[in-house]
Amino acid sequence: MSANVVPGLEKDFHLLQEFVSGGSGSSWMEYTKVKLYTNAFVFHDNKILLGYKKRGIGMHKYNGFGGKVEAGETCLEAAARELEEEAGIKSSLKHIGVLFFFGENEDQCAFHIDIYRGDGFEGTVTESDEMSPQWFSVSDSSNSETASHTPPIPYEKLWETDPHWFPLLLSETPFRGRADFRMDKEKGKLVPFKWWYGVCSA
Ligand SMILES: CNc1ncnc2c1ncn2[C@@H]1O[C@H](COP(=O)(O)OP(=O)(O)OP(=O)(O)O)[C@@H](O)[C@H]1O
Repeated sequence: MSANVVPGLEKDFHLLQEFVSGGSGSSWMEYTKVKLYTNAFVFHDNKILLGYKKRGIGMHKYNGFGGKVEAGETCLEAAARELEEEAGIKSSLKHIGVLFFFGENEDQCAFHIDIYRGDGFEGTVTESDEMSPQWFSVSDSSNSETASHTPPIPYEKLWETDPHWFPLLLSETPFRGRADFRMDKEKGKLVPFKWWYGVCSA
């Protein structure tokens, strides 16, 4: 267990065992409010469904399907709704992790993202205004028949810190983590500054 509680992950922090941490930042950035979001990853036949984000936050990156939790719904209900709105499918979703994300912004708003995993699905995978869905192989590409027809996970096109926790999502290991991003004025985009991920030991 890490001695320093990561702000945003106070709940059950004592049950977390550090998995990976890094970045150049010496302290976590300050936030004044937290918005609830969801992110759902569906698996089928040794493949994971990701969506190419066509607009809004994370545009031009691949991600799971999700969005804001609306008033009156639970996080699980929001995750199921967003999956159906953005990919046209239903899946039995299981909570697998929490990602606390802060990207430098004027109103100092942080995101608490509940991450879900669904194994199998119902319906027909359908492109939406927001997301273009695509299957990627989760098998070792050298020894799988499926992999030869399905591209590998495009790690270079995810949020830069997602590759840290993807192994936990793939191995069904419950986790919680935080990633802070800072605006790099020269690059004109948010870049990772400090991150910490832990696995749930109980
Ligand atoms: C390191 N940082 C991050 N890593 C991985 N995923 C991240 C993320 N930061 C945000 N996300 C996800 O990006 C989606 C944005 O959702 P977003 O399109 O803004 O929401 P919503 O569909 O409600 O918006 P509309 O108002 O309908 O456009 C949502 O799944 C959210 O969980």
